[in-house]
Amino acid sequence: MIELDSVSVSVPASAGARRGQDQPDEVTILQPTTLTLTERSVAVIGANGSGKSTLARLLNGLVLPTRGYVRVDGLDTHDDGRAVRRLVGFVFSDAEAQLVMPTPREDVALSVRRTGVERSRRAERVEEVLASVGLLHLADVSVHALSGGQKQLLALAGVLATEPRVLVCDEPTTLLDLRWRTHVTALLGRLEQQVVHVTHDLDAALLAERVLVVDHGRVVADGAPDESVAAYRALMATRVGTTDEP
Ligand SMILES: Nc1ncnc2c1ncn2[C@@H]1O[C@H](COP(=O)(O)OP(=O)(O)OP(=O)(O)O)[C@@H](O)[C@H]1O
Repeated sequence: MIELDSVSVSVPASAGARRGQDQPDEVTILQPTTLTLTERSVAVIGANGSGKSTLARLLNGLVLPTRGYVRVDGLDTHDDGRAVRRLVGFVFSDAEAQLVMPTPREDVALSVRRTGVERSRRAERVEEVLASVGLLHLADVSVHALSGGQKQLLALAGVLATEPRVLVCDEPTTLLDLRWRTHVTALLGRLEQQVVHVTHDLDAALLAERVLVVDHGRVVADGAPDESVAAYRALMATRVGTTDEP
């Protein structure tokens, strides 16, 4: 279970996008937010710069709250950061940034070594994880030879190998074509972990159990997918043709 208790995130104004002569010292990029996420699949949607990544990064302590608390299964991201990161895996949109070894087998093996799997079982575990994302047949090719979709699957495999209880995916399909987007989204839907999926893909959001809409650093809609997606479409319809920053 993920709990956000009166969480807000502020950054120094000098680092914020709205810096100006008479601006305050701090810019709040996530307004006070209280949420409890228990659903197996939660999607987060919203315009560019609305605060989705900030919200996602709070969930595994990549971003710490300026005020309030984030807890995952009772563990506080501030006080128990390492334990939270073991519970919460994070997948980025740029898979390449997550891949560090020359081949898929070695990359997943690196993650498996970080878990408590016995040495004698590790090779088998690597194959299990690669098979679970459909990459076993490419286990020993160069990572550079993989397609964008395959790289994203491998990044996902690397995170799954650490056996997280929660998976936070920040736009994991943004760089993928429709076929791979559909494939990766379907795979996320089959995982047994709780999945929080930040996405611009409204079809993918509609598959979640609960959808949050973030706008100007606030959760402005939160509920059933069709209602939240409709609220988001209505919100965006008022902005078409404008280029104002959130
Ligand atoms: N560390 C930071 N310092 C200053 N500003 C930041 C920082 N992190 C985020 N921001 C600003 O906060 C706002 C929200 O950013 P965030 O990355 O959470 O948005 P997003 O909804 O994920 O956007 P996108 O869909 O474009 O990825 C943006 O205006 C961004 O520039």
